[in-house]
This record gives sequence, C-alpha cells and structure tokens, in this order.
Amino acid sequence: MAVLQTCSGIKPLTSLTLSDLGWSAFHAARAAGEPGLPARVSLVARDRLEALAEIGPVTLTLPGKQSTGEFAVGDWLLFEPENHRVLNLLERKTLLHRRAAGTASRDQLIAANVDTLGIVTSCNHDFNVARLERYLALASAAGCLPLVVITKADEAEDPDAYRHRAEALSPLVAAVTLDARDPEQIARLHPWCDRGQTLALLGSSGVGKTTISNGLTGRHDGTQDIRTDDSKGRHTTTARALWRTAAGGWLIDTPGMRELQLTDAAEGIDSVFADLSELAARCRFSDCGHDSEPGCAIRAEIDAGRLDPARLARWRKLQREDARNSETIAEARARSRGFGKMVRSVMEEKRRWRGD
Ligand SMILES: Nc1nc2c(ncn2[C@@H]2O[C@H](COP(=O)(O)OP(=O)(O)OP(=O)(O)O)[C@@H](O)[C@H]2O)c(=O)[nH]1
Ligand SMILES: [Zn+2]
Repeated sequence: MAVLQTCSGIKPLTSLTLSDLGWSAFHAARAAGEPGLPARVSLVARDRLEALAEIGPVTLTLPGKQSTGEFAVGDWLLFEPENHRVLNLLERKTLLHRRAAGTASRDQLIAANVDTLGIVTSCNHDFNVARLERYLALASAAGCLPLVVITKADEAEDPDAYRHRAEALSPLVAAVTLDARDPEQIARLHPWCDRGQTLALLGSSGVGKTTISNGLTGRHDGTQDIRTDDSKGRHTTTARALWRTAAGGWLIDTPGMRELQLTDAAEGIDSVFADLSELAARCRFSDCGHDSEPGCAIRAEIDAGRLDPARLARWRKLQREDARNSETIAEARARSRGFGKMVRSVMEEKRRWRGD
C-alpha cells in the first residue's frame, strides 16, 4: 500500500530516528518508564493503524474493543514489538478536531501533534480577514502556531500588501507570499516542515493546497490514492496520511482538514481577539452585550475611532459559531447518555417481565 513515499536524497523510512519522526522532550516525558516502542500514526483505518517506528513502517492493531476512531494521524503511541498491538496512546502536544458532518453531532479527530497550521489563501478575492481570523482561532485552540501562506503572488500587483494585512491580525502570525508552482519559492516554507517539524494545510478550494503539498513532498500526483476501510465500507481515500517533506519533516494531509469548523475554540477566539476580550473585561457589566450598555469599554473605543466596529462584529460572529457547535456536541453527548439510560431501563423492565 503506497501510503508513504520517500523523496530522493532524504533518508528512507527504515532509517528514521525518533527525532526524525517528530518525537520531542514532551513525548519522551510521557513515555518514560512505560513499556513498548514508540510509533507515529500515519494512517487511521477502521480496523488498524499504520504507523512509523524506528524499525520502519508498522501495521498496528488495537486490543479488545478499542476503536481506531480514538486515534488521529500524527499521534504518538507505544506498541508491543512482538505482536504489534497498541499499548498506550501518548498525550498530544496539539490536536485538530472538528464537528463531524451530518446530523449526528460528533467530535472527529483530524490530526495530532501538528506544530504549524499553514493557513492557505491567495492574493485575490479569497483573501478574507474574517476567514483568516477564524482559522487563526482554530490554530490557537488546537495549540498550533499559525503560518499564513498567501499563494498566487505572481498574479498580484502588490503581494506584500496582503502579507502586511495578514501579519497585522495578530503578533503570532507569520505570513509568506509565493507562487506555489515555483519550487524555489516553495522552499520558503521549509523552515516549517524541516527535521522533526509537522505542518498541516488548511484553506478554501482552489487556493493551492495541493500545489504546495506536491511541492513540499516531491509527490507529483495529488491523487495518489490509498485504499482504506472506514465505517462506510471499503473505499479510496486521497493521501489521508503523514507525508515526508523534502526538507526532512512531515506534512499531514487529511480530507477532514478542508472543512474545519470551530468547536470548543472559545480560548482560541479570545487569543486572536485579545484586544477585545481585554477591553470587555473592563466593561461595567460582566455580561455586557457591547451594544448600548453604560460603561461599555468596547463602545468607548469605537466611539473614539480607535476600534473598527466590523472587527467587533467578526468577533461576535465567531463566538456565536463556536457556542453553537460546542453546544451541539455537548448536547449530543448528553442525549446519547440519556439514550443509554433509557435502553438500560427498558432492558431491565424486559428482564423483570421475563422473570430472569
Ligand atoms: N498563478 C498561480 N497559480 C497557482 C498558484 N498556486 C496554485 N495555483 C493554481 O491554482 C489551481 C488550484 O490549485 P490547487 O493546488 O489544486 O488548489 P487546492 O487548494 O488544492 O484546491 P482543492 O483541491 O479544491 O482544495 C491550480 O490550477 C494551480 O496550478 C500560484 O501561486 N500561482
Ligand atoms: Zn461592553
């Protein structure tokens, strides 16, 4: 199964050290004294995990009834070398997750231990401050560093203007402009995916994610498919995996990355809008709606012309989106607990009725 591909000039998968794989002091501390060998998950299938260890690629199985749904690409775990069974999932440094599509609200893991979230946009109408803020909040909630990658610089008159606008959004933001089709320009992204570093890309359709990912991994066919099983049966997934980059690091490319919605991101939103949340803390009322309440610190800034009311509107919109999604997951959990209780009481009732 062609899950992974090495690039010419870099180490083959069988001679990678743990540091090559992205192992850090954080994980070493969690694994200390625990039995088993460390491995990093490169693919999550319904019945098994594919992973990379110092001994090379391994296929791992889970004990008992444990579901592979609890694992994400990029996870670190410990496994028994004799039978390739998973012993222990190690705590994650960062985690990207989303609300699963469909009516059943479910939290779905997308990728773990991603160091940098590459937020891809273009020097054109795709460049949208509200969308960038949303992705920045998501990166912050996941614990990843944000990198704004602005493609199609070759089509813009003043690409630096886009970079400055992105960098103005938060002191944490680094931004890079490039023509993603040019290998020399792609190399500007190498510091974020060199040895031990893991990068994941997020962005709207058509902004150039596939082009960047091909440029970084040396993979020329974006549709190099892998066969996997999931709850819906056997099917083909496009590169739902951990890819080796030419710079010696890793690129995580999962289909779920492309439709990330905010959930449980309240803290991430507050970090992107730190100026607003700090102001809000100075409003006279702790539940100030920042509309017409007396003593509103945010209104005072707007009235003084120091704050753009549009930024307040964007902040509130993200808070509402996050509240709505987080609530639905919490509610769904409560519902499934309630349903479980109901099933048990019906079963008990039946047993009593049958007399066993
Ligand atoms: N001029 C120019 N074209 C680019 C650049 N980056 C990507 N493209 C082109 O834009 C089109 C879309 O690029 P993709 O890499 O497929 O975009 P994507 O983000 O992967 O799109 P989805 O697969 O739909 O999510 C392709 O025709 C690319 O060749 C760039 O920096 N400059
Ligand atoms: Zn207020």
